[in-house]
Amino acid sequence: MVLKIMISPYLQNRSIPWLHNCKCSGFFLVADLPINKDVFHTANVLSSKWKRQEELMYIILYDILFGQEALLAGDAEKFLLQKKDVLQAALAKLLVRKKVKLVSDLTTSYKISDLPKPRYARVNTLKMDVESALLEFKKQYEVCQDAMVPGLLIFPPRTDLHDHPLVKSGSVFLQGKASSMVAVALGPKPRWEVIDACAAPGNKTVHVAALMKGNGKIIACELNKERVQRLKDTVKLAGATNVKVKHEDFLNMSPEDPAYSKTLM
Ligand SMILES: C[S@@+](CC[C@H](N)C(=O)[O-])C[C@H]1O[C@@H](n2cnc3c(N)ncnc32)[C@H](O)[C@@H]1O
Repeated sequence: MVLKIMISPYLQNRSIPWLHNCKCSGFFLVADLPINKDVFHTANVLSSKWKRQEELMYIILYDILFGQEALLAGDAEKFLLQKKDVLQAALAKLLVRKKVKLVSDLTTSYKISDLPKPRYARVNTLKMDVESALLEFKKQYEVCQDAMVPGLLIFPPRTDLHDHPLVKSGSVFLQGKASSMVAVALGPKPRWEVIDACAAPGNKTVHVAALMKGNGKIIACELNKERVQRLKDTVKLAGATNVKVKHEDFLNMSPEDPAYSKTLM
């Protein structure tokens, strides 16, 4: 059984062993991206081959510099590990240049843009097609489609859609771009079996269900009792009939259980 991590299209076919067997340190913070860019710039270690896989390089660099190096098994990982000393030296130079002692201070020394961010909403294709949703919204709002996530609509900053009938009926979910990228990156197909390990409130669960066109099976696991109800409400609102909600600690689910033998997590 594999846990497939997909953070960008470059990572589409990368898998890591079942979570029980690994110390997953692969949380990549967007706030660290400028730091990683500067480290690469200073270290100057990327050939054009690796520059074409820039996003992957950022994630591996993050794991080398700040993580536990637990997932560093592939060619790209080996390549960067060989450059570890140069990369650490580049990070040290960056600390000096920015006049800070700690990496945490470095993060705050990079200014994050104060520009207002657009609002996103995802069309729930279990209930409505994207064209119809666009037509409806265009009566009232400036709206366009996101180029990366199919069915994700972009509205001007501060647009409030909470009371919109399409949102209340579950035809559209108010879901940010980062959250909406996860199911798309996974690319589930109808008839797949998928476990959502930490599912509530269920936005990604029902997005996966929509991409599977309501076919196949999704086990949505949630530890917290109150949030299980929230998850059930989301699943019901979305009309996702192929989702089975489980009130359970996913760490207690056995990867050896034949019930999960065909399951992606
Ligand atoms: C950040 S939320 C997940 C958001 C959700 N994936 C979505 O897109 O809507 C994390 C959830 O994981 C649940 N959780 C944490 N540890 C868990 C575990 N061991 N087993 C099952 N659920 C867990 C938490 O109760 C919380 O509801």
